[in-house]
Amino acid sequence: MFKVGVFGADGRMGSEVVAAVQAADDMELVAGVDSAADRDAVGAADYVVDFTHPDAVMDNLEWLIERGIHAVVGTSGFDEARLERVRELQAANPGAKVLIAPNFGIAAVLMMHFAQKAAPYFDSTEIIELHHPNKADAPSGTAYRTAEMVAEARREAGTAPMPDATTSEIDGARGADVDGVRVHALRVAGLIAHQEVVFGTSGETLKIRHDSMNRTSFMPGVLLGVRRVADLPEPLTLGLESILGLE
Ligand SMILES: NC(=O)C1=CN([C@@H]2O[C@H](COP(=O)(O)OP(=O)(O)OC[C@H]3O[C@@H](n4cnc5c(N)ncnc54)[C@H](OP(=O)(O)O)[C@@H]3O)[C@@H](O)[C@H]2O)C=CC1
Ligand SMILES: O=C(O)C1=N[C@H](C(=O)O)C[C@H](O)C1
Repeated sequence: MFKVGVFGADGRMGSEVVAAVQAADDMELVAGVDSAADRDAVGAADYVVDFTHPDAVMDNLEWLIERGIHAVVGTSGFDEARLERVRELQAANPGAKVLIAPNFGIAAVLMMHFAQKAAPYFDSTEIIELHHPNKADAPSGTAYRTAEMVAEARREAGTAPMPDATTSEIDGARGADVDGVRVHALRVAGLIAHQEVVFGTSGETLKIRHDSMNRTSFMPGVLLGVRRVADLPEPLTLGLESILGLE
């Protein structure tokens, strides 16, 4: 039995995780907590799933790593500096494996993978992410990671810089620059989580679009993460790609 705790249990994602863990034959819910003050309630868990807030997740991870509890993290806000800090914490307290996935939707992971594969073949790549207006951060963790993957693929292929003759703009009109890739964040009532990666070259464009219709769609990826995290080869794994055999 996988003994699982949930951080952020009353939230939009955490409440789905609680229901998914309770419905899984091979899992037992130890506790769901919604505040750092209540973390001791998951002390008997071997695994904790974190869907909290970018401002809370690093402290949560430190707490879990110190206790040797494997962490499956969906919370956004991870840049290289944060990932490095997690590696340092794990080096000081070996035992707990950490899986941080910017997106647990299997189709979203494929969208990111296909974007990485397509990137070297196009002059231009821009990312449009669209989310519900209650989202705390912008751009989304998915868009941030996709931009990094696109930029890495372009660098490896020696692709020329993207054409852009803009010399005059209203602040923000060209979106955020993430590793040289423009990312545009829309917050629109009625939406859940969506992303379009737009590629262009001479006379041709390609758009790769992913849509999350509900939050249950993330749960197969989350449960897969719990089942696999302890056996991952590295202390820290970023994304579901290696688990899905996409690398
Ligand atoms: N990787 C993925 O596939 C996905 C990732 N996400 C990410 O997950 C995160 C959460 O999203 P969402 O569920 O919509 O957000 P919500 O605001 O709905 O939920 C977050 C919950 O975490 C609670 N919380 C805050 N701090 C702590 C803490 N230290 N310990 C335990 N609980 C805490 C909050 O309580 P309170 O409100 O009282 O502060 C809240 O109930 C975001 O970063 C989002 O981007 C979302 C969807 C998919
Ligand atoms: O806050 C959300 O809703 C989502 N957050 C994640 C992100 O920041 O990429 C994943 C998905 O986009 C939904």
